Formats: sequence, structure tokens, C-alpha cells
Amino acid sequence: MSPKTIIAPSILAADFSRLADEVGAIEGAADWVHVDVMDNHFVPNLTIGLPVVQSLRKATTIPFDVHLMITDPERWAPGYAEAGAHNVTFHAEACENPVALAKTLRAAGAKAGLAIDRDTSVEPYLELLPYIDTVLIMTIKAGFGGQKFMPEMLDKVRDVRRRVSAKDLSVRIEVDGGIAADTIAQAAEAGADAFVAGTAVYGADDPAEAIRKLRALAEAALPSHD
Ligand SMILES: O=C(CO)[C@H](O)[C@H](O)COP(=O)(O)O
Repeated sequence: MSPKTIIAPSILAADFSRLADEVGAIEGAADWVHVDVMDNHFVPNLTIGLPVVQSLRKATTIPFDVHLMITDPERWAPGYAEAGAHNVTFHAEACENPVALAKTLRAAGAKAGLAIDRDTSVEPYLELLPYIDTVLIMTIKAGFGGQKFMPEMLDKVRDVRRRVSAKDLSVRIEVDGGIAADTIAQAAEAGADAFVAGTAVYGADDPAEAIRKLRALAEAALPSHD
């Protein structure tokens, strides 16, 4: 059975020279490792790509939650599924046919995620929910860690949660950007059940303890979706 709440630390805030150790520090505490892939086209920042993900996959048993902030996800996303990613999330703004790509990812053995950036309305994508496994709502503008959480993005979370409940769908609602001890409860109350946290985990003295605290705060605030 899947856990009620997913905490997914983002390695964007980790020390890239010691990635295997940084992932080791959250083993046993994190549900997923969130891997931010940026191409300096879709977003004005450049991080890591497939070779690093393939190597890091061998260093941990924690499922990978790959977030592709790239153009042309149709070309690259299947490779991450083949590399063993649990979820592969691509951006709605970068993809012409999200349902087709979701099918390809599922056929390659991964869950399919659809990400919605700050300036994109979620409304046109609600009808696609039956075809995807995770909706990732950006609570910042995609591209950089350490930004301030935008509570106004939570209306999108509420809209998705309403549709998921109304249609009795099995879709995770993930939030990403500025998630920390002082913001996670609001996101959980709005209906999120998966939480990406970079700075709040890797900026803490004890990343595993930071995850436990975030989980407790989220679960205390989580409404019942039954
Ligand atoms: O997708 C991202 C940036 O585009 C990161 O996952 C996100 O910013 C997490 O970092 P932080 O918790 O520090 O905000």
C-alpha cells in the first residue's frame, strides 16, 4: 500500500559533489528522492541529466521522482523511465500530447506525472487526470530552489483535489517550491498529499529529522479525501 503522505526531498538543494552520500542521509526517512532535471531552455538553469540519474539509481533504494524541466520531453522522458525512475513528471507547457507521453511512460514501467508551472492554469488539464498518476503543482516559478512559497497557487491544488475526489481517481497531488515547516500544513489542507522539499531538508542539520517533522505537520493537517 502507498503511504498516505509522500515526502520527496529535492537534491537540487544537496551538495552535488557528494550526491550518493546526500541521498544516503535520507534513506529510511524519505519516500521519494526528487530529481530536478533542468536544460537551460525550458527554465534558465542547468542541472543534471540522464547519466547522473543512471549512476545515482545504483546508490539508493529510494524511488526516484524525476521532474523534467526541459523542452522536448517526448524525446528524453522515456530514458528516465528506462533508468528505473518511479515517477517521471514532464511539464504541461512543454508537451503537445500529454496523454500520449503518459502512455509511453507507463508502458516503460514508470508512473506519469504532469507538472503545472506558476503561470499556467490547471483548468484545461483537469480532463487529463484519468490518464496520469501525479499532478505536480509548482508553488513557485520553476527553475531555482530556495524561492518563497506562493500560497495563491493552492487554488490549483483545491481544483485538482475536487476533481480527483468527484471522479474517485487515484492521482497524487504534489506541491513543489518553498515547502517547509511553516508552509506544508497549508498545502496539505488544500489537498496535496506529496511534498517536495529541497532547502527545508538539505538546509537542515539533520535531514532525516527534518523529513520526520515535515511528515508530522502534513499528516496533522491532511483532510480525509474519502
Ligand atoms: O523544482 C524546483 C525548482 O524549480 C525544486 O524542486 C524546488 O524549488 C525545491 O526547492 P525548495 O524546497 O528549496 O524550494
